[in-house]
Amino acid sequence: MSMSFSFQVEATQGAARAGRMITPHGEVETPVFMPVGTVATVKGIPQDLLEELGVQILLNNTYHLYLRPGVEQIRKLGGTHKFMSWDRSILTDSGGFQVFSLSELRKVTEEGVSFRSHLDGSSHLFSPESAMASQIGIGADIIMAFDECTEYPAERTRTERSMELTLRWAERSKNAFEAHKHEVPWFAERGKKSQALFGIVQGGMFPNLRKESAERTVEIGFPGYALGGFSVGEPREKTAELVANTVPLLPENKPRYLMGVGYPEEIVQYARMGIDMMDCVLPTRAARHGLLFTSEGRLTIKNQRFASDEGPLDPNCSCKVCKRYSRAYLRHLYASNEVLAQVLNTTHNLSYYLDTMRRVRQAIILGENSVSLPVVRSPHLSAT
Ligand SMILES: Nc1nc2cc3nc(NCCc4ccc(CCO)cc4)[nH]c3cc2c(=O)[nH]1
Repeated sequence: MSMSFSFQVEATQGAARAGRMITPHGEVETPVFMPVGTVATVKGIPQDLLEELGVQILLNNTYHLYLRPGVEQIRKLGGTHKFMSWDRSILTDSGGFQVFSLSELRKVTEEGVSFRSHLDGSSHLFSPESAMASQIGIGADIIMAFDECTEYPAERTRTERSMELTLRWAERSKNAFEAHKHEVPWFAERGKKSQALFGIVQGGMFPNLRKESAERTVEIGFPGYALGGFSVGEPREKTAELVANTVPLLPENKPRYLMGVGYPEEIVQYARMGIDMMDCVLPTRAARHGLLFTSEGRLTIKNQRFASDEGPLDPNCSCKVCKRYSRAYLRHLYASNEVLAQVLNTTHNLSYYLDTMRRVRQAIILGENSVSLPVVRSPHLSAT
């Protein structure tokens, strides 16, 4: 079987790295921000526009696709790339986190997590084995081990038990993946290449549990490592401190993926700490609620002060929204609850995030120290 997945570091600056992942569906330049396309769509913008924005990898969610349209349906249609007509890279999360953030009546046992669908109340069980079977059937290029995202706050004993469960599930995930990885729908047509399974580090807010989880996850051995259990309501300073201490424990020749992060200033901060991949619903969800990120900070477009503002959303942005429409028009669309508001706002926010990451990558390669960005201290006050 030829090389399924590779990662090279191309330049470093301090802890930061500029790199390149190669998956069965193409190359991904890192550091990378991955738009969330939960049910095989990045809400509000079509695939050709995502390509125009330069998206090289996006997320799908196993939890959602398992419930609708179902893994079997997607597998029969050749996998999620064919299904959503996306010929670049895709990553799927393994479902455990979504069960806890979306479904009712969850019960965790050694076997896995039983839950009821948030769509129709039907009962289901997710286990490491079923999560691998689902992610193989869906067919993303990078898939995640089935883990337990330890809730916040959690006592040390609870966090340790949760970490141990995740480590046992990581072993089971890897064993199930190795046994079935050739069953991915596009195995033959992509040169007998298979998916890459990433491990997930837990350990909550305890530095020594984070260290133990990182070391034991690396001992199991994966082509890439995610930091889970963050962006779960903990103080952002706590996240930064624990990420800074955990990253050096991960192999420098493999990608590091910080799940569920974050604000524009955060993705710059974490890229500087040596994180290579990030994802968050923030830019797309915030767009749908009229919260827009610009080079001058964030703004809520429905604010009265934009009613007759003929200027662009962001004078320093080269996206097609900022090149064509006025703030007055964008405010009008949002106030009128027009569907075009969702499309234009999402296009801009994603463009801003992707452009920010491109600038960080350039700064690492060119050796510049500055990536000029708004360092917004108290986001809630500045949302005008
Ligand atoms: N498998 C796995 N997946 C995860 C996904 C996560 N996503 C997050 N945080 C996202 C939090 C988040 C949710 C919504 C918004 C929009 C504004 O409200 C922003 C951030 N933390 C996460 C932790 C894990 C984890 O341990 N394991």
